[in-house]
Amino acid sequence: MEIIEKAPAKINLGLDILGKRPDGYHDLEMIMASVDLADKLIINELPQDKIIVRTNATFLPVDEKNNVYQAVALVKEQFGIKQGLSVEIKKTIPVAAGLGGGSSDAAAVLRGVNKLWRLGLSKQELSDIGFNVGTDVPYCVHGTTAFVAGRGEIVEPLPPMPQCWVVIVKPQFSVSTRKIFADFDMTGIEHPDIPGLKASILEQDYDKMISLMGNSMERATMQRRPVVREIKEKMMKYGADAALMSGSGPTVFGLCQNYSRAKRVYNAFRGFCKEVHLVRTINQ
Ligand SMILES: C[C@@](CO)(OP(=O)(O)O)[C@H](O)COP(=O)(O)OP(=O)(O)OC[C@H]1O[C@@H](n2ccc(N)nc2=O)[C@H](O)[C@@H]1O
Ligand SMILES: Nc1ncnc2c1ncn2[C@@H]1O[C@H](COP(=O)(O)OP(=O)(O)O)[C@@H](O)[C@H]1O
Repeated sequence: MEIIEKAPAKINLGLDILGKRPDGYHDLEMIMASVDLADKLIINELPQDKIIVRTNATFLPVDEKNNVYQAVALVKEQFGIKQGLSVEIKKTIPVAAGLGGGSSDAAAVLRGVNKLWRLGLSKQELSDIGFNVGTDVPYCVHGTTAFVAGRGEIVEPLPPMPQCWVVIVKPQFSVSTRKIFADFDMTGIEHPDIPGLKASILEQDYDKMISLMGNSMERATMQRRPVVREIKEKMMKYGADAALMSGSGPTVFGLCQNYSRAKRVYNAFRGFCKEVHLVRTINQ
């Protein structure tokens, strides 16, 4: 049986860093939402006991370093599964971009093997397995819009964020989340109002939502890469309702309720940056 799973990208409408923990990780509070920019996973069972990962993104690892490989290996080990698996990842989400592509791929393969091997695992059980692969996997297992806390293991689903167009611009370079966190200076950082942002989504109040969007990591990435600020400013100049860096960056997303404005922002970046997308939010 062949299983096809979609793995959507996420954006961080809000990201607050509460502090560094004794284990070296940071306690976070985030509001995350999925957008209709997705990788596609084609999953097939293999008779031999091995995991084969293939992808059109030839620069990505396809061994134990791939998030999909890791997720499958964990399930096989935990449930003593002897069948193998082949997974083809058709990559569309920009890599190391702050869009959670690797985590979403891992969540998608977990959903896939749950069906294929009839494991009957709940979302919580899939999240618990996925958390060993990456911080954002539990969120990606739940998808849509959610409040996420702790290191990423606490996921509280929210109603879908108010629908809008999303312009996604990824500059040519990538940033390492690990490096940004390693040098992170907590002094004087901006703390977005995450409870307020959460309330705006519960109330479906778009104007309130965009006024409260914020990302504690933005300043650190902008200091290293000023072009991130330039993209954000240009998005606003071309008519985005709001613009923010996603995750640890360097991708910037702009929100627009009006399609012609979104198209104007999109056109302003096409040709200027290589990876530019105009997509919708996911509302289910
Ligand atoms: C911070 C976010 C926000 O969405 O950044 P993006 O990756 O999306 O940019 C994510 O939670 C990242 O998720 P992910 O990229 O899966 O992180 P992981 O592989 O688990 O961790 C990468 C590194 O970031 C640091 N890290 C990550 C999460 C966390 N709560 N505290 C940390 O200090 C750790 O040094 C870790 O080694
Ligand atoms: N399936 C995958 N898709 C993308 N990146 C992957 C995958 N598996 C492992 N990686 C590694 O994870 C790193 C972070 O990738 P990604 O998840 O795209 O970052 P981000 O969460 O910042 O958007 C990359 O440098 C890449 O080498």
